[in-house]
Amino acid sequence: MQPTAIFDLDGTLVDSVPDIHAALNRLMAARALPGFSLAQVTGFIGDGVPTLLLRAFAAHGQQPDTTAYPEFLADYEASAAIHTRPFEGIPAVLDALQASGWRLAVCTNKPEAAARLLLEALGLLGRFAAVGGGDSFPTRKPDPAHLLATLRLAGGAPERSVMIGDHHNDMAAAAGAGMPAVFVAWGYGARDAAGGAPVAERASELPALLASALAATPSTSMR
Ligand SMILES: O=C(O)COP(=O)(O)O
Ligand SMILES: [Mg+2]
Repeated sequence: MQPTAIFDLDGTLVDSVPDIHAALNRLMAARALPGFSLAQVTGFIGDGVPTLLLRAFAAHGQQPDTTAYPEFLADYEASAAIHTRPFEGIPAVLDALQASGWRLAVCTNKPEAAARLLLEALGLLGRFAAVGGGDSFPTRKPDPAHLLATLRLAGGAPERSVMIGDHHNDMAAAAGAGMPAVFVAWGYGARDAAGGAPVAERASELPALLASALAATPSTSMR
């Protein structure tokens, strides 16, 4: 069976924090609340938009009001690709992986519609057999069910798949799903979030790291 590479989106494939930062600060400004620095917003990312908003409002001693989520999402969907770009080397690596037989999928905690809009705007959407967003299934990363449901949509199997991510949620979801993972050093997560996973310093290292992660899975090495 064709192997599947499942990528996290924010901080792994794309540097999306500038547009998230801008949309969040517009939401704050509309409520006469102070904005945040890029570093603060980077620290809020990783658990999906509802948690991003909880963290942002909590920083001001408040809770999100009822319109905060739809307002943020509408604004972000309209402006997700203004500054956001793939990390250096990512499009070439996706080409290389597909050329060597990998099926590609995205498993992100970003809401699915926003993820699709962003990937489409960057010319990347067509490469992915499935996009599992933070609101696509009943649960999201770190729940392995998010990863497994995305994989099922992509037509892949856990014993022939590798998760690539920048956050401890990505590593935890992969471990729970019984899948190998590769941690990327250029994203938003702290480096110790890698746990025992191999670490890619640059995108160009991914094809070799994915091949060795796959070769180390029990079903492959038993062949
Ligand atoms: O939306 C988020 O909080 C993070 O999204 P990610 O899962 O693509 O990193
Ligand atoms: Mg991420």
